[in-house]
Amino acid sequence: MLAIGLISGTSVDGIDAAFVEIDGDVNHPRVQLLAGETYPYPEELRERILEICAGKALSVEELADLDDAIALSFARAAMAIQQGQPRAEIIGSHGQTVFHRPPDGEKLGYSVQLGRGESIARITGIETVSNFRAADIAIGGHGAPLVPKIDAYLLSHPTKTRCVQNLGGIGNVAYLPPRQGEDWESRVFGWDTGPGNVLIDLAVQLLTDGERTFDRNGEWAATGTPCRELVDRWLEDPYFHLSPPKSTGRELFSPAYLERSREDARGYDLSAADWLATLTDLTAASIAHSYRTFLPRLPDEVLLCGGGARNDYLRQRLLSYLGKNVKILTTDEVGLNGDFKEAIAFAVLAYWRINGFSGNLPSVTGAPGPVLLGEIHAFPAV
Ligand SMILES: Nc1ncnc2c1ncn2[C@@H]1O[C@H](COP(=O)(O)OP(=O)(O)OP(=O)(O)O)[C@@H](O)[C@H]1O
Ligand SMILES: CC(=O)N[C@H]1[C@@H]2OC[C@@H](O2)[C@@H](O)[C@@H]1O[C@H](C)C(=O)O
Repeated sequence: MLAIGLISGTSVDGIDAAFVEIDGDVNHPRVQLLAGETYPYPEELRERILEICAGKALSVEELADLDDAIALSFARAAMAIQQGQPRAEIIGSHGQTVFHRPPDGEKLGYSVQLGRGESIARITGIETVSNFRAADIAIGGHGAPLVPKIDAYLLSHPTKTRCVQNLGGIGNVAYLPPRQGEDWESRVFGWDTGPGNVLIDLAVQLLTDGERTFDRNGEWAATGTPCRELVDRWLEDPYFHLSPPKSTGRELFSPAYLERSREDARGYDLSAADWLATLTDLTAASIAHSYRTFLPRLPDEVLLCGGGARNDYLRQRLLSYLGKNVKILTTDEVGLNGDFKEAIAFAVLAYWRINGFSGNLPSVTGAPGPVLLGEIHAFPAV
């Protein structure tokens, strides 16, 4: 089956579109990436999204307009990636997360992804599956992270234990024990590890007055020295000590969070590069701390993906925290494109949805059981 997967992640840098061929059994999907492209948002739209992620209030009418503008951008991305390819049968669209609240005791979680699927289906004329997080949340799960199940089916190894570490805006991990035995799936774990690039990106923007949006290859941070005392202090944040299942977002790792970290840094008289190195070190330290605290054992291999996999300084810090016995690779090095893995995942989730195969992993999201993920929309094109 030919499918398109679409997502804009928490970095809000644009829509990742993957055009894929999926075949094989639902239990053993084989996926080939035929085309992958990132379509940046128009700058004005990106700014509106970032403002509401940071808590700006807006009227219901403004919300509707924003939802439609995002859906139009997603539909355009689908049509652009479709160019020159045979027609896709299905689109799996994650949309744009603008709010995520994990469940709290009896209170269900709430997660808002804009870019309504019905609109994408109507504009493209291609059956579209969207709103993937809602069903897991409705039965008590976090609705996130969802990609660890796809990681498990595409990247687990017969004898090695692997962690797939996404370094997007937010970081998340999938722990994959060797694929052996009937109960294998229930031994897969995953959670949001905390900040990926979000604090680094916000700091770079602040330091350069918006001229730069990220620390290319970690070059700036590499000229500084991380302040271990501060990292240890920041690691006291309750999120890092919460046992999985757990999920987070820009609501916690926000501009206000960065501002507090800047205040802390002033107390240590850090230079801009030292502060950036310290924020990068926090990402690495929080990941390693969560592996040591919550995993049954350290993995043999960590497979990095997401934009932060290109941050050499971050990778070097992670290596130093995990030690020489853990090999650090990228998912590309084992055959899966790490820039488009999330887009690929939503194509696979759509494929699973229409084939009646559950998309959530209860051991990751905390839901009480498996459930079909996503709503299906099909209309003739406009
Ligand atoms: N060459 C590079 N060097 C350092 N960092 C990079 C590089 N390229 C991309 N990045 C970082 O990766 C980020 C984008 O990563 P990605 O597209 O994986 O995030 P996302 O999918 O939006 O987030 P999430 O996975 O949390 O939803 C950029 O904001 C930037 O910080
Ligand atoms: C609510 C939401 O959009 N969460 C994102 C975010 O970005 C990374 C991490 O936090 C993960 O939980 C999730 O995305 C991926 C696609 C997931 O569900 O696996």
